[in-house]
Amino acid sequence: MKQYDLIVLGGGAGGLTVAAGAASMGAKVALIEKNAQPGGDCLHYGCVPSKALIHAAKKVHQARLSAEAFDLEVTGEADLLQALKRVKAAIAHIQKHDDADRFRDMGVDVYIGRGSFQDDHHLMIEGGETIYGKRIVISTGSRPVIPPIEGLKETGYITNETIFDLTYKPKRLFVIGAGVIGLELAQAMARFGIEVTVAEASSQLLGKEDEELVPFIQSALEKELKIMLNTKVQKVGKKENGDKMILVEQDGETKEILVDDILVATGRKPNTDRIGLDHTGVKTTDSGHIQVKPTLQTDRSHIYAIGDVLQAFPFTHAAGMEGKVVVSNAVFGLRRKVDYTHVPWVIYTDPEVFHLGLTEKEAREQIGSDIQVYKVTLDEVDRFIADHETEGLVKVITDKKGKIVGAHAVGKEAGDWMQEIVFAKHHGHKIGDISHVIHPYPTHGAAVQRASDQYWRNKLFSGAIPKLMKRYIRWFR
Ligand SMILES: Cc1cc2nc3c(=O)[nH]c(=O)nc-3n(C[C@H](O)[C@H](O)[C@H](O)COP(=O)(O)OP(=O)(O)OC[C@H]3O[C@@H](n4cnc5c(N)ncnc54)[C@H](O)[C@@H]3O)c2cc1C
Ligand SMILES: NC(=O)c1ccc[n+]([C@@H]2O[C@H](COP(=O)([O-])OP(=O)(O)OC[C@H]3O[C@@H](n4cnc5c(N)ncnc54)[C@H](O)[C@@H]3O)[C@@H](O)[C@H]2O)c1
Repeated sequence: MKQYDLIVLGGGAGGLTVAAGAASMGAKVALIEKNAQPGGDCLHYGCVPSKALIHAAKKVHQARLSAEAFDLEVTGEADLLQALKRVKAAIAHIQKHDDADRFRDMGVDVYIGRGSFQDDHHLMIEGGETIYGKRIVISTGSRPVIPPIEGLKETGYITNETIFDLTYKPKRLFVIGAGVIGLELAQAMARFGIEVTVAEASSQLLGKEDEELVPFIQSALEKELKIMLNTKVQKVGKKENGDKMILVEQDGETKEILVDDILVATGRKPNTDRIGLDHTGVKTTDSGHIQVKPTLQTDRSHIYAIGDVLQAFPFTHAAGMEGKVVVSNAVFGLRRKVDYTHVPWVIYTDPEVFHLGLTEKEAREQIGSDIQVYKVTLDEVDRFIADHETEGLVKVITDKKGKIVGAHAVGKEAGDWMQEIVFAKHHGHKIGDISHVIHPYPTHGAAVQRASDQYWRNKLFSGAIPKLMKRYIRWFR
């Protein structure tokens, strides 16, 4: 039986970081991946295809908007299938980085097949072979939750795992769930001329975002698609002509909606139910997520877990960060702790939504009323005015000394120009420090600088400082 210093179960965003890192440090590593190629959700059904589709959709949308603005004519229907070909090309390109052979070249033994625990040191790979690991990392990711809606299974639906394989363009699409996946994909599909309706069970959109940002994104999306909040999908069925019928209840009223396809985007479920965890003593929560200590060790201290199997931050960059912590701990025996304080995320709708740290509400609950909030609307920033894209807001929340505790934005490409504040927060800079950094004129990032200028304006023009300055200037003359 083959013996390893480290076995990685699941070759996605998290698992590949661990396998590459551990092998480069000289550990004997095995990687078990159930799919024909590593890469995981992010590469095959998540970040990469969704962003490629979103980009193609944005081009189509901009072509129409530009035509309207400059008296040009755009005719014809945008070809969704052509865009899906571009999606596949992007996946194939990036696949080279995650290729099984590339990892073999790094010295990793790659096993293709579903893996499951036989006991807390042994994993069996589908087909028979069993291998031993001194330490093991679980990085099996997550899959879509399918809600128990009457008739849904029989009628048929798509998810993020099948939408990029569509072979026809639906005329009407019904999306269940207005979370990150639902909204990103709904807007992209709408931009190909598909009539999109999104149904959300809760009464508010994007509940994790700062409340003040939500109206901006909601009104932008509602120009392109229909959003039904507070809506319960009661039943799904099929009409004789092939139409899919959805019976929804909104504010006590029931109505029937006819569409060509249904996209289910109602959350994720960790892949921890079919990996033989019951043979290990590793504990999970009621939702199936693995419980870990800050060192990312499970109850069995030689078994670690990272990525979407945890209930922490289900993002590729978080899985990568956790993977690096595990390399330090599982390969070198360190006790590094995972720290999520500076982990941002971006929702790639148009405009984008950027999130870092505490929202204003959370800051008031956790720190108290002694916080400062600096806000800039994008119609105050020259570059956004020049672009005619002034919809949006930047909001920075600090403690009373100016230490950044949260930063949020909605605006064109906010995910890129807000990154500066992640650096500042990560390195303990105060908001005022950003004001001293020279920003080329006129960049979108000036929005962040304007927020930090407010800090100095407040400081200089309130309290005793203005009086002292007047006295000094009189004396100096
Ligand atoms: C539509 C969509 C868009 C997204 N967009 C973004 C984005 O823009 N930015 C972002 O940061 N995040 C995004 N995410 C989230 C991101 O994809 C995940 O957080 C990330 O992939 C988690 O990494 P992971 O390593 O935990 O799991 P994965 O990357 O999913 O990898 C898990 C791997 O384990 C394998 N596996 C499972 N069970 C077994 C088994 N028993 N044996 C062997 N192998 C197994 C799977 O085949 C898979 O390859 C998106 C997700 C979706 C669905
Ligand atoms: N840009 C990114 O980084 C990105 C993009 C996509 C996904 N992701 C990751 O994937 C995770 C999962 O995304 P998601 O959109 O599936 O989940 P989510 O939790 O963000 O949203 C699911 C939504 O569906 C609603 N819902 C649940 N059941 C419903 C029902 N029966 N009827 C109507 N609405 C219902 C929920 O109230 C919620 O608003 C995200 O949390 C994120 O971490 C990240």
